[in-house]
Amino acid sequence: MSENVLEVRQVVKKFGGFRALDGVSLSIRPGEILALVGPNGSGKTTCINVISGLYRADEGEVVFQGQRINGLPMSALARLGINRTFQIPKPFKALTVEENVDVAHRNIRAATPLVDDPLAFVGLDDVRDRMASTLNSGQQKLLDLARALAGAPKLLLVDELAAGMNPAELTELAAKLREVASKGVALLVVEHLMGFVNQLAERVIVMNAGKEIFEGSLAAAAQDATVVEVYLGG
Ligand SMILES: Nc1ncnc2c1ncn2[C@@H]1O[C@H](COP(=O)(O)OP(=O)(O)OP(=O)(O)O)[C@@H](O)[C@H]1O
Repeated sequence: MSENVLEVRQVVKKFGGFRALDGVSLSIRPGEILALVGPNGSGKTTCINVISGLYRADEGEVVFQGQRINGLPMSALARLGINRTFQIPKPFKALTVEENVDVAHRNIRAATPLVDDPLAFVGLDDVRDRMASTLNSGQQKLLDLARALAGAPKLLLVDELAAGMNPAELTELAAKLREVASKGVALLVVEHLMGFVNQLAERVIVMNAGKEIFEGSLAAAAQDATVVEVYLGG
């Protein structure tokens, strides 16, 4: 059996006649942080949406811990151990911050906690009794992360968490995500901020127009002629 926690094999996702994902393959090992980068519209979020069960792949396979998971709903995937954050978080605004995390936790009763207190872990201890509607956008992203961690994922999909955070907050966040990975969780991180990616991932996949155009270190990506052309030409 493969040691990869996730294998995406030749996945195609179409919207009408448009191939948002055009034969994407990737794999992640337990404890690894893989970053998915690329210009706007290259298919990064669609990739997370397919893996997390929000969209169904038109072709190809998604295999999690050796099991084909194509077509399973997000709730079933969350129970198996796949949790995600959203580019635009949508907390339950009429609930408190703590209640938002409790809801996430209740949905996965059997899970052994990954962290004792997800809110304290992400730095939202002080606002746990506030209504979620009062959080600023950065805090809403951290709440989204806390909710995902409350599900005790084995695979955590992180969609543009860093936008709007200052450099000190980013360094702290990168350390937290590395700590999550050190517990054996595989992380797939979609991110535009290269300084943040640099603090996180040993391996990056660069996407363009629904295809992978590079896989390797971020430093090597920055030296790759095709990658440079896609970024500068786009
Ligand atoms: N639900 C949808 N219906 C139609 N087209 C979609 C849908 N979701 C995504 N697309 C299209 O698929 C392509 C890839 O979008 P996607 O959001 O995956 O890109 P991305 O790399 O995450 O971009 P960004 O960095 O701007 O978030 C885009 O052209 C987008 O317009």
